[in-house]
Amino acid sequence: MDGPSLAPLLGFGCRGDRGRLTTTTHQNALHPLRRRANSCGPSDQRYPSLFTPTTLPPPPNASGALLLSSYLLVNFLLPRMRLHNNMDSSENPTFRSGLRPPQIHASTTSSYLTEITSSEANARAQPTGLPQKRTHKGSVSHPDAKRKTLLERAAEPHKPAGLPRPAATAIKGSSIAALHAETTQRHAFSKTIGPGAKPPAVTRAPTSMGFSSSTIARPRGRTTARPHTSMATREPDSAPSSPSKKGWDVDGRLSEFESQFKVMKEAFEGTMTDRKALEEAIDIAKSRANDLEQKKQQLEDQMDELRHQLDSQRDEISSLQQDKHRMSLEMEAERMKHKYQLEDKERELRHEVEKVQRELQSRIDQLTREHRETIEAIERRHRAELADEQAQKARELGELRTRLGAEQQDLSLELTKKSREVQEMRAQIEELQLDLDREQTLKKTLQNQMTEMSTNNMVLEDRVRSLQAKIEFLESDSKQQSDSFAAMEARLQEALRVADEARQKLIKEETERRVLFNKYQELKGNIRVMCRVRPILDPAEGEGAKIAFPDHKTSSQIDVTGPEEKNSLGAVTRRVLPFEFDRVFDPSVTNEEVFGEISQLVQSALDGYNVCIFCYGQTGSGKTYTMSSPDGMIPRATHMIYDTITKLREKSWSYTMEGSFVEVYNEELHDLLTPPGPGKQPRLEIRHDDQRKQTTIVNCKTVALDSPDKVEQMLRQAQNNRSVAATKANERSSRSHSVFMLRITGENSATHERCEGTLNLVDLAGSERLKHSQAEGDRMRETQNINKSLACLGDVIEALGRGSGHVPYRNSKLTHLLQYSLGGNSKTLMFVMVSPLEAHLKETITSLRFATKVHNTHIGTAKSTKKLRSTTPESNGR
Ligand SMILES: Nc1ncnc2c1ncn2[C@@H]1O[C@H](COP(=O)(O)OP(=O)(O)OP(=O)(O)O)[C@@H](O)[C@H]1O
Repeated sequence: MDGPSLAPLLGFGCRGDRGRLTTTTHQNALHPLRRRANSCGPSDQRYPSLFTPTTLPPPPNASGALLLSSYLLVNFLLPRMRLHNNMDSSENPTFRSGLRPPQIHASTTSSYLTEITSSEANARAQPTGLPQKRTHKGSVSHPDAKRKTLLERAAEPHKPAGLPRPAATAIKGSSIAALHAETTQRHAFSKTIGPGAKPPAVTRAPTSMGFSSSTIARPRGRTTARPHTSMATREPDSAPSSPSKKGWDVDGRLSEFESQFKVMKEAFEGTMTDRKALEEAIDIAKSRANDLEQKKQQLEDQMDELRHQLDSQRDEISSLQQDKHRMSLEMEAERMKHKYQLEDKERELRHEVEKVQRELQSRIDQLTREHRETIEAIERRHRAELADEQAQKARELGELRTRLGAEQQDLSLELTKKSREVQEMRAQIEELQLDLDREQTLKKTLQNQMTEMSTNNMVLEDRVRSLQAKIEFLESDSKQQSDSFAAMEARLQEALRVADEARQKLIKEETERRVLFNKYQELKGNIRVMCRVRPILDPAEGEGAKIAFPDHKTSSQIDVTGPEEKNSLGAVTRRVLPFEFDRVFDPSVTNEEVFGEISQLVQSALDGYNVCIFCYGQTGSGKTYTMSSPDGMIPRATHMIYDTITKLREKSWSYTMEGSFVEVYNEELHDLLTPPGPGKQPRLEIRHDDQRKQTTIVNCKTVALDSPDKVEQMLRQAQNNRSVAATKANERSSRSHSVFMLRITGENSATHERCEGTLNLVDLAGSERLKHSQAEGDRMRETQNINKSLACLGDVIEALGRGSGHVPYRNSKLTHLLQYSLGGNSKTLMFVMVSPLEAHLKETITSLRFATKVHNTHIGTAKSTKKLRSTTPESNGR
């Protein structure tokens, strides 16, 4: 037997399957024997088992010989020696040799086996962390319960070597598997080699062989020197066939046996030494096995604990899952309950909301009714108050007018009388002068005659006396005449003084009239809005809108029936929208009547105020007709100005007028009095004079208007230039704002008063909204600019009405240009032009709303730019 047979017991092998070595890290520390065992080469596979049968062919090396020798010594020689020494040979074949077989305690074996088991278990065991393998029946398998560890199996009593080993021990490979065959072969060995028939060593513990074989495994170096036994030389089949021949040479064989015994003894001693070493190794292995056992126990405890924890956690998980399931069921039930409750609540709330809505609606209706009634009552009251006030004002105005008229009449009568008197006196003076001249001529003639007569003194002495008497007479008559002339002169001077006083009074009264007139204008409001509805020119234009003029007395209201509306009940209704302005002109009103209403504003311009009259409304509503038609506001205003200027000359006022005509197109200023030439037109720039509150346009042509013809000429020129600038004149007029600016400067030679006023007559572009016009491209840009400038105009008026510190004049060219005609120092009149057509109803309502907004604006008190020179008539010595 060699080392390889022990190696498996120690937990490591040196068989061909080296991969199964498990304790390679400390195997060399265990024992030299183990090192030897480990160092054995593949050739050792020839000795596959601890129980290699002796009947096998003898080993080719010394170890095999030693094994054979010890076997012989144990089984044959020692029993005989015991016999020889009258020793009782036991029936037990195990102790037949007299040597105590090495005791391999169950614990020792088990410790080795434990190591094996551990190593195998390491290879096979499932990690504790993994779920336990379940049987096909679903129950958790408990390997401890079903399978015994090698340690346990090792601790069991040894089975007879001849019995077949369980399949699990086949891990030892051929060494254990060959055990059965070994037994049979050993019979054959004892029969062939033993001295006689010996009982087969069936019951002999195989471990004794294993340990004894380790001694054989030691390299003694003597194996080669060992004498050949008879066994080595014996022919294989000679022993059974010729026992008598060997039996005769007893001495030889004895000596041979003795020598062999010696050798065996030495071998035995060596074996004993090895045994001690092995025992030590076993002790170490035992302690290690104990340690490992403890560790295993600990691990098992831990595993039990972990398993217990796992079980408890599993239980917990399952209970939690049950809880979860239960809770989810409860939640579902709760959710459903809530859902139903929510639905109930929703239903309730909906009912409640509907109820509240109904209540609110009825309350709103009631309030609306009440409100409407209140508004109507207030309106009625206000209207009555307004009518009273208007009547009172009209009365006052009438009185004022009457008084003024009477005064003016008195004054003019007196003036006429005085003038007549003056003229009479002048005529008398002229007559007297003529008389005086005649008399003087006569006197001269007489004096000449006297001279002639004195020359003829001598001759005509008698005649001289008579002539002297005559002269005396004539001289007394001349004195009388001179007295009469002086009296007449005094009377003339008196008449002139009275006339002058009357003129002074008249001038003073003219100034007072202006003040009173301005006050009257202020009472009317500095921004006035008038509405004009043009007539339907042709039935082909379309259906007329429902427009009514209910207030015949004051002509200040217009009722427009709005578009169709559907109320909440689905009924189609049309609301009547009332609008109120300073004056409303129905379609029958002519330009002359319209001008009658605005002539006072023109007068204000003459009195030194800035006046702005502009027409607002959609395209085709009659703006141009009202402003620039031959009998429109511009020609009428200029004619009126000329007439007034002429009249005012009597009152020492002399006026100059100059006009310019510009167009604001796409936020750019164009001069309508300069024909558009081929080159680049000079850029027009707006300049404001803050002191004089006047606006001038740099590079803009200004025409001196010294006759009515000039105005008409200017209007024609502007119209022509506008036509040239646009492809279609009407289109251009619709898309641009035209501004006629008339600057009036007056000076009173008597009072040295000076006034500067401006009359701006503006024809605004069409106010239709972009969304309605559906314009595109250039047209869209034009419409955007128009809308922007109109919106800016509205903003400016609103800011002025609010009394805001900042008025956004500069937001558009138009408002920038009209800055001093819209602000505090101005009187503004807006005509909102209305188309009578149903098709234009929406735009009409929009325009009227815008105009209402302007109408509700109050612009600050206007101030005349009247200036007084430092020299007054009194200081002039008059
Ligand atoms: N009160 C009126 N009486 C008679 N005809 C009128 C009256 N108002 C306007 N018209 C006529 O209606 C037509 C359109 O008027 P007008 O050209 O003045 O409108 P508009 O508002 O100036 O249009 P646009 O913005 O295009 O210049 C013209 O033929 C004009 O003669």
